[in-house]
Amino acid sequence: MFRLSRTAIAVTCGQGPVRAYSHHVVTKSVTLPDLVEKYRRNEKVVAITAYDYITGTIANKAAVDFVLVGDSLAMVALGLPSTSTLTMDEMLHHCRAVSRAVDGPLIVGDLPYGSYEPSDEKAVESSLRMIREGGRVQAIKLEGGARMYSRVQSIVNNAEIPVLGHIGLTPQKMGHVGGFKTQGKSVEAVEKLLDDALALQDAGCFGLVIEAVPAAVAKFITEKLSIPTIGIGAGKHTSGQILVMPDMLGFYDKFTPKFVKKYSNCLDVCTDAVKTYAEEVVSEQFPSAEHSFNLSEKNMKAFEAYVEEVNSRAIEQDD
Ligand SMILES: Nc1nc(=O)c2c([nH]1)NC[C@@H]1CN(c3ccc(C(=O)N[C@@H](CCC(=O)O)C(=O)O)cc3)CN21
Ligand SMILES: CC(C)C(=O)C(=O)O
Ligand SMILES: [Mg+2]
Repeated sequence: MFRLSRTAIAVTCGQGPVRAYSHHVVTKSVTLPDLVEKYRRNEKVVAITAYDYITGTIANKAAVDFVLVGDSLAMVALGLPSTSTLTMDEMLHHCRAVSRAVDGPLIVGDLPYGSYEPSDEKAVESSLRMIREGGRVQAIKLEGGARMYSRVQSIVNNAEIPVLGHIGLTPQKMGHVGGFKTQGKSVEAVEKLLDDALALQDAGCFGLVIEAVPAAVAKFITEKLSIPTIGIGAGKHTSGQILVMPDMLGFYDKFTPKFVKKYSNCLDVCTDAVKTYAEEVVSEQFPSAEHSFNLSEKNMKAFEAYVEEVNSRAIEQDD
């Protein structure tokens, strides 16, 4: 049986292309009800992260269902060692950049570490900022299980902003307490994951990200829920998948989690392109006439006459 809280549906239906910037030609925007409908039809939900105008453009052209402006941007876009120092202002800056490129997929904004943990009020305030100052962001994501119950309830019911949960490996809490480890390996850990998942669903989450848990465990949890699960390192039985774009494009070279499939080798491809450019500048192959501006025949004649005049004047002065 499928169940989505009445508030979540009301929130969802009120949003949509109206938030798009006026200079965008809004074609067909994905709405939350569209995602829910996909889930009900048993079709996989496709998501990917984006961090700026270029990655946003890629996600938009590929027509994924939703784009997450992930706080992983701290690492893959800013080169920081973890996600835990990313600020709300930085997050909003990136959300606006992605928003300028994305007019199809739904955009979800990741609440950064520290912007929702202290209190329900803080969580509501941060979520509202995401909607007000984050461009076309229409939903937020936060990390944590059952202990986030009242945070999710407040955001969904008081601010009427859809919330995507995130359980399993939660990088904000793990980056600074001993690394990124696979979760849900013992029966006790699975029990806790299921508790967390059910609590988040009950609190009103429209979906859950499940990160770095064994495939069988993610399948089990997905079957116990009536909201879609979006897996990353959680096997193929979740309702959908998400990956960090620079990882799957082969752009990020610091580390590659086991669950990442590299669909391209962009770092090498792009480095080769820049190297070739450098060589062509040195050898004067670039820029050729094709990439230069040329004077018309008439203007060229006048220009040549002018140059001659200037040069002859210079000679007179030398005498
Ligand atoms: N580039 C990038 N991709 C990500 O998916 C990502 C980030 N950054 N930053 C934030 C978090 C951190 N994530 C990570 C990072 C590393 C592993 C990893 O290397 N895991 C080990 C298994 C560790 C264990 O269970 O002992 C692996 O072999 O994949 C997993 C998730 C996912 N998120
Ligand atoms: C990996 C996804 C789920 C995420 O939280 C991020 O990119 O920050
Ligand atoms: Mg994140």
